[in-house]
Amino acid sequence: MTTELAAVSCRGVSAARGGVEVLHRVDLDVVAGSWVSLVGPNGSGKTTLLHVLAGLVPSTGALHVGGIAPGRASRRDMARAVALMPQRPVVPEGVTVKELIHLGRTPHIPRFGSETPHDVEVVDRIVERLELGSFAPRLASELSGGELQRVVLARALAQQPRVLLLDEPTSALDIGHQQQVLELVDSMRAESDLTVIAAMHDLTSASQYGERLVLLAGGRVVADGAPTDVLTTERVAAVYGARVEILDRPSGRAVLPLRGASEAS
Ligand SMILES: Nc1ncnc2c1ncn2[C@@H]1O[C@H](COP(=O)(O)OP(=O)(O)OP(=O)(O)O)[C@@H](O)[C@H]1O
Repeated sequence: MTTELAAVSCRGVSAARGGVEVLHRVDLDVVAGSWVSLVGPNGSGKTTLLHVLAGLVPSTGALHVGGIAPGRASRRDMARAVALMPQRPVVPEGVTVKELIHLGRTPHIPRFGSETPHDVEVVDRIVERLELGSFAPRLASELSGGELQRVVLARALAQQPRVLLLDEPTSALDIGHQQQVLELVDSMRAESDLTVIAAMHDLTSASQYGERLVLLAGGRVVADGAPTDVLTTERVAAVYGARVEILDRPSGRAVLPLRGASEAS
């Protein structure tokens, strides 16, 4: 892959949390406009990798995201290139949903400037597409977990980044809102050449939306490729210690957990 086409390029990237190295020499190139699903067991390093890409956790090795080097770029340049939807969003007290989503426009507003009609239009369109209109005046801190997850996604989309990093974007959502959110992100990817890297525990959704899966285990990339290559019953058993049946459907590979030892293999 040529680096001109790579929205994300990692070469030998390592990172530590709490003084301990938890991400070990990760190599990863992601083509602009593609969707990569990051999968792996609890503690395998998915969040750490996303935070490294967002410039929130320092790393060693060579790293470029959305054309800039995290850690060396200004926060403003970084925020115009990359948006992170965190796994555990923290929302300030007293801020309404509408205000929170508008915060996504901050990197686009000139210093000492104010929002333009275009900024307002970007936010209004996202609010409409995520059907958040009725929540707009409510306090963000008073939303349910799933409602807040959609609002935090709306803020990240309002940022209009080149690279969108999603950390378990549907973990609190019902099945209908899971589809709504993933379809919306995928349509925005197709419309605007957005690059999506999404950490996902649901291997079926990860396969349906990601044209490529990157499987992490113990802070290392242990498989990287098309869902049909990465997800096999043997690999899921080895990496997750799970018994599953793999089903191939027109919409992608589906992973069905099996109950009971007798059903295994
Ligand atoms: N702030 C921290 N201090 C110390 N260790 C940390 C910290 N954050 C993460 N870790 C450790 O780093 C490792 C990777 O964690 P990370 O959150 O990246 O995993 P993950 O794949 O996102 O997990 P999960 O699927 O459970 O969200 C884990 O062993 C975790 O305990």
